[in-house]
Amino acid sequence: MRRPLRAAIALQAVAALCGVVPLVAIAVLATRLTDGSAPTGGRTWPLVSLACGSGLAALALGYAANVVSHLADNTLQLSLRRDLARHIGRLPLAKVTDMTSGAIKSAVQDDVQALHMLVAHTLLDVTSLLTAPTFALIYLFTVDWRLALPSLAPLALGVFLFGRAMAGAKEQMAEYGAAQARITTAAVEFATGIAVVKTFGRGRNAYERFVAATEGFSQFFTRWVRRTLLPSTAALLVVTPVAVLLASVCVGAALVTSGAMPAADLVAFVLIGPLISAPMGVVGSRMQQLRAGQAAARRITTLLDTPALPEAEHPAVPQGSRVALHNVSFSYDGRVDALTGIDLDLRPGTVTALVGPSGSGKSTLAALLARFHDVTAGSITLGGADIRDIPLTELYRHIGFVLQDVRLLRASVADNIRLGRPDATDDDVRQMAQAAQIHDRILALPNGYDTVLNGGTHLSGGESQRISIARALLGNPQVIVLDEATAFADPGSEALIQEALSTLAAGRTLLVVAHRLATVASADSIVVLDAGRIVEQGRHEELLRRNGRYAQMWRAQEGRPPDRSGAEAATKAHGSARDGVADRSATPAADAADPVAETSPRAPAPAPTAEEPGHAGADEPESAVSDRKAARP
Ligand SMILES: Nc1ncnc2c1ncn2[C@@H]1O[C@H](COP(=O)(O)OP(=O)(O)OP(=O)(O)O)[C@@H](O)[C@H]1O
Repeated sequence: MRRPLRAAIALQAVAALCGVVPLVAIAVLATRLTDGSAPTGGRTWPLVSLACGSGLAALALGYAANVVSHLADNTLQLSLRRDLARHIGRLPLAKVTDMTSGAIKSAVQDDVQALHMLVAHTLLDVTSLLTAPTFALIYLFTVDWRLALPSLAPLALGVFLFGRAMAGAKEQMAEYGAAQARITTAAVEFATGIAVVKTFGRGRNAYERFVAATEGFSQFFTRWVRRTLLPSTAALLVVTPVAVLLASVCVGAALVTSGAMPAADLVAFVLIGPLISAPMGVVGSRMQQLRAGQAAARRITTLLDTPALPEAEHPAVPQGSRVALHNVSFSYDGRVDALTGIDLDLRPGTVTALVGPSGSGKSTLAALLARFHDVTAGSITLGGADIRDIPLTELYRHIGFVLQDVRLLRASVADNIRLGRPDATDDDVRQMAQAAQIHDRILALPNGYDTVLNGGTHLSGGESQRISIARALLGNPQVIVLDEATAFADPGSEALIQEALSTLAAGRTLLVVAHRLATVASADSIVVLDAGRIVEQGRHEELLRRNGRYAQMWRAQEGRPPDRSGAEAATKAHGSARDGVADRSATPAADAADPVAETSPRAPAPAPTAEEPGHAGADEPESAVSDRKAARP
């Protein structure tokens, strides 16, 4: 990377020199033609040839420098984007989800693009801007130093004025960035919160904040421009070719008329003099590009330096699908524990429900299984192996996630489902879409399975969730972490989701993050969390008999309208399967639910039909919480 860049810079420097040579040749020719001696072809044509040859060489070398710098830039962009993508892929998921998609896009696209400007263009421009004037100045000094010095005067004055204009630029630039950020924040607040602020009649309020931010920026910018306009304009004016020519001609005329200098020498100053100060005109924008390139490089380095999830030196292979948490503690900030001393055993083929008040640590516990974070103390094992020792691809082959806020990629429907198993055939994809109750909807899309999502075509929340279920089915993980689905607006869609979840849950180990108790009353184990600790654990009836925390929560939710959430369907699917063990021939799902058999046949379990007595019951006590959850990955 460095070697091609050095080569490009060297080529550009020679090209810049060659660009000045024709002017020098013309100046020498002018001297020869006017020095009184008889003009001969031998004294003329070699100079003309030199001018033409070096002019052509300047073009060719400049072109070659551009090709080399662009190739170097291409290699840099490719390797940077690869490194960034690989690194982002190895970051803890929580870190990635903390970063906005805008920040990732900015690093991978905008910052790499800013480096393109720097590597492919700015470095060559700066090389030309330094080389050509230096060569021109050296030549003019060889012609006549007494006129070369005044030719430098406009440049010196320009630098002085430019320095005045740039005084305090660092602080001003910081203020400029802060003012821009205020506008962005107000604009984002206005755009993203528009539904909420409008609902509460505060649309005007948010709009006013945006207007205030733009007005603040406008006032700051006007002050800044007023202060810098005069010196920066003067700096640009004094280095214009006309100003430089005037200086050279005035002093040159005096030297010529006084007989101190031959008139022919003036030609060199008239032709080459303006080159000395010309770079001043673009120095501001090139400095800006250099700064932007440096800032982009810093941001990229910071991202690449963000610690990735440690990879095991000796990768472990899980033996089975039993998940166990051993004395697990976790803290987000290193001070307060979000989870403390959690011991939990998820036996194959069982349903474990996590319940508890808001903030008790349910989602945090589920996130630890996905290695969104690593435990602070204790360990989590899958099939006897610490999940930190299991390569991530292997881990996600065993543990699947169905979360509320489904992210679909801008790719075809088939490819979105195929994320579950990249080598799946088209038939596999279709089968899983059928099992996830989304096949018919996909066929109704403009290009069926080839329809690109998130371009012109968008799916509803319920449809997206069924795609994610098809994806999970395709991956065929033995363990599923399910974040209880919130109610979907369309009851038809909700029924289909329940059916899809039933299929997904059958025979697998399930960890359900439940916000509604009624949805998980039939779970094999209900784990009650409070303030990050397990305070109770057992089956529904057992916990009710114990008359403790769970019974208290249950009573608080009794008498509410029946609930039909995804978690209910999933736990019921397990329930029906488990109950069907006595009559194993009754349903394929009954076979699948055998806790001893760890394999997971994909035959659909019967969808829940009627509400069980124990299930009738709960409304969403934490609707605000559900809203927040929906915003999470
Ligand atoms: N990203 C985070 N950074 C810092 N603290 C967090 C973060 N996420 C959660 N917490 C804190 O960790 C604790 C457990 O939160 P968690 O979301 O796991 O609870 P929960 O039981 O899932 O709550 P809810 O039912 O409201 O979703 C809370 O005190 C919460 O404030």
